[in-house]
Amino acid sequence: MTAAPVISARGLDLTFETNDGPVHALKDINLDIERGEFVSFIGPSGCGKTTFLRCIAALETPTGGTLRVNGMSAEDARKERSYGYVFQAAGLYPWRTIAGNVKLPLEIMGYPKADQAKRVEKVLSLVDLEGFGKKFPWQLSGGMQQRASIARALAFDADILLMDEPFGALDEIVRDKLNEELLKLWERTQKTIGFVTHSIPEAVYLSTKIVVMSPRPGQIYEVIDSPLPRSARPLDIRDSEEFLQVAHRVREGLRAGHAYDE
Ligand SMILES: Nc1ncnc2c1ncn2[C@@H]1O[C@H](COP(=O)(O)OP(=O)(O)OP(=O)(O)O)[C@@H](O)[C@H]1O
Repeated sequence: MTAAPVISARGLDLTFETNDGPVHALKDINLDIERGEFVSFIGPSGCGKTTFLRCIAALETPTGGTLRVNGMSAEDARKERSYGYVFQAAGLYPWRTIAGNVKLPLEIMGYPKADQAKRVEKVLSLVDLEGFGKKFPWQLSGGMQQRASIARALAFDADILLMDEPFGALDEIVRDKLNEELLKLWERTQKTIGFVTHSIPEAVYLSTKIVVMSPRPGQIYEVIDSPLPRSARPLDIRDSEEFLQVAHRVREGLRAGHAYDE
């Protein structure tokens, strides 16, 4: 028996009503994400990547189709705290310490105090920030701040991690390091990850599945299953023939998807 997908979208549609008229952001999205997959969404600006992630998180309400998250509606999945969400900007409160920021969702959810401290310690160590709990965000580099925001999303042990261009604002060397660390963290925690990016190498390096989207209205152009090994992906795998072939396929998909609306 095969397990039900963690995320399942069928004929998903979303039209925003704006003062300038309707904006058709998502059109007929059909996608299954299985447990433990690392799925990247890539596509030109405005193709609906963030909107789709926000639908999964029940931060937007689709205007058509169905969406199941952990076997329930996105709204119920949110109530069950099925996912952690990492935004492009780390969004840490400057007046709270790193531990205080990571602890915030646990405080809101009413975890017992002793449990809060234990969880904070565990997730800070998962993102290699042990010893930094007492620091304030401004005392950390951009990359470290983003790691703290990942720790915050992991604090309550949701099995889905939604990440919206978490490393987009970082320089390439820091980004490489965080990509490597994220893969290790994914392996250790077995989370299901949905990851939005503009970077082809990042999508190919990280993912088991790459969803190539096309704009106006946002739809899935192609879903590419990565032939790269699931574990043991050193950064230099990016020089391998296999990697370059997948990257080429993604680039071609982006190009062809773009041609859709010309
Ligand atoms: N709340 C909203 N109200 C009206 N239109 C919106 C809203 N949110 C998004 N849109 C529109 O929906 C479309 C998809 O936006 P979305 O942010 O999902 O794209 P994206 O692929 O994530 O873009 P980017 O790569 O630039 O972040 C865009 O045309 C955007 O302007």
